[in-house]
Amino acid sequence: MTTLIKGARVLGGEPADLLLEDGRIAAVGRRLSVTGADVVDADGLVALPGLVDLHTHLREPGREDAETVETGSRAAALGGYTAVHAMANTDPVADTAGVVEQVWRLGRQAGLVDVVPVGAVTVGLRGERLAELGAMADSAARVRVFSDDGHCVADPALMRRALEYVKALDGVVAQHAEEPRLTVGAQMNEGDRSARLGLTGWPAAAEEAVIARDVLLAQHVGARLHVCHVSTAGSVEILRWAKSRGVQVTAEVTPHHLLLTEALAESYDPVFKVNPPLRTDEDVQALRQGLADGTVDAVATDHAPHAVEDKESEWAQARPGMLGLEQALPVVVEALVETGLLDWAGVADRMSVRPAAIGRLDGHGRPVAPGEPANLLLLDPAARAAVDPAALASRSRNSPYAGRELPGRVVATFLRGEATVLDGKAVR
Ligand SMILES: NC(=O)N[C@@H](CC(=O)O)C(=O)O
Ligand SMILES: [Zn+2]
Ligand SMILES: [Zn+2]
Repeated sequence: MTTLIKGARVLGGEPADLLLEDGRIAAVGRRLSVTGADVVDADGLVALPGLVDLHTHLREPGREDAETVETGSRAAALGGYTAVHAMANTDPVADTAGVVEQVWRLGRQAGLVDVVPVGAVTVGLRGERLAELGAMADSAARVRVFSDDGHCVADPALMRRALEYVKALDGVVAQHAEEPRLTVGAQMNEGDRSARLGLTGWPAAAEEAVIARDVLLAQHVGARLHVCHVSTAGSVEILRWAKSRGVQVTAEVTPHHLLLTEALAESYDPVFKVNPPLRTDEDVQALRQGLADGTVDAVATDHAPHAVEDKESEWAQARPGMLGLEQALPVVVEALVETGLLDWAGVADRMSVRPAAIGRLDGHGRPVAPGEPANLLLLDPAARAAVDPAALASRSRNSPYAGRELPGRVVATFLRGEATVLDGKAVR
C-alpha cells in the first residue's frame, strides 16, 4: 500500500511530497513520483503529526447510547487524531486488566485510531483503595496513564500511594483536581455572575488547592503527576512555580477552556455546563499564555458525549461535559495560531509530541520525516465553516460550538499509512 501526498507544507514549511509505504514515511522531497501509488493533492495544506488526545470519554462499556469506541474513534480521526486515551469512568469502570483489554480490543477492531485505555486509580473510582495498577500496566493494553477522572483522588494518603505505585510502572497519575468539600452542588464558576444567576459556585480554589497539594506530593515521592483540564489563571501560576522547582508535573487544557467563558451560562443552556466550569476571560487569557510558553504542556479534549436526556434538562439536573474531538484543532487555530501565540510546530508539540510523551506512546508524536511511522494529518488552514452538530460523527450532539464559525478543516488523516479520513470524510 503506497500513497503519494503532493505538495504538503510540513509544519507550515515549503511544499514537499510525502511518500507513505508499508506504514512508514518512506521519503520526503520535491517532485517524487511513484507508479501505482494513490495520489493525494495537498496543495495549500499543512501536514502535522497525527494528534494524540490524553483525555477522551468513549462511554463503552456502559453508555453505548452516548458513544461507542467505534463512533468516538471516527470522531477522533475526523479531528486529525491518530491516538486517544480512553478515560476509565465507564460502566463497569476500567479498574481491572479485563476491562482495559476489552476497550483496547474494541479500539483495534474499529481500526480508526489507536485507543489507549486509561486505568482507574481506585476501585470503582470510589477513592477508597487502589485498583490493580500493576496488572493493568502488564496487560495487553499496556496502561501507563491512571486516572479517576470525573472524581478527584481527594484522600492525600491514597494519592501519595498511587504516585508511589505509578513511579515503579513508569506511569503517571492524571488528576481531576477538585476538592469535593468545596464543590458540593456546584454548577458554574464561583463569582459575581454565579451569585446573580442563582447557581451554586465552583471556586477556583477548589482546583488550585488540589494542584498545590499534588505537586508537593509528586516532588516528595519523585513521581510523575499530570493535571487534567486546568481551568484557572491560579493553576497556571502553581504549575509554573512547580516546574521551576523541578517537579515532574505536566498539565493539559481543553479547547473549551481556551475559547469559551462563564458568560455563556447566562443562557442557562446546559450544553455549556462542564466540569471544571467555564471560567472568566482573564483565566482564558492566562491559559492561552501558559500553553504558549509551555507551562501547560498539552491540549486535551475531555470529549464528553452525553445522551439527549442527560443534557437537555434544567441546568442543575444536566450532566457536565461537552464534545471536543472534531473541533479541537479548529479551536486551537482560532485561539492560538490566528492570535500569533503558536506556530504550526507549536501546535504539533502541544497536540501530538508532548501528549504522546506523557502517555509513553511510541509511534505517535514523531516528526513528519523519512523512516517515521506514517501517522499524520492534512489541514486546510484557510477553510472556515460553521459547526453543525447534526453533521458530527459522535453519537452525541452536545457541542458547545453549534453555529459558531471556526477556521481550519482536517482534509485527511493517516494511521500507519492508511487513510482514515479523505476529502474531510471518514473512510469507513
Ligand atoms: N468534564 C466533564 O464535565 N465530564 C466528564 C468527567 C470529567 O472530565 O471530569 C464526563 O465523564 O462526562
Ligand atoms: Zn475531569
Ligand atoms: Zn474527563
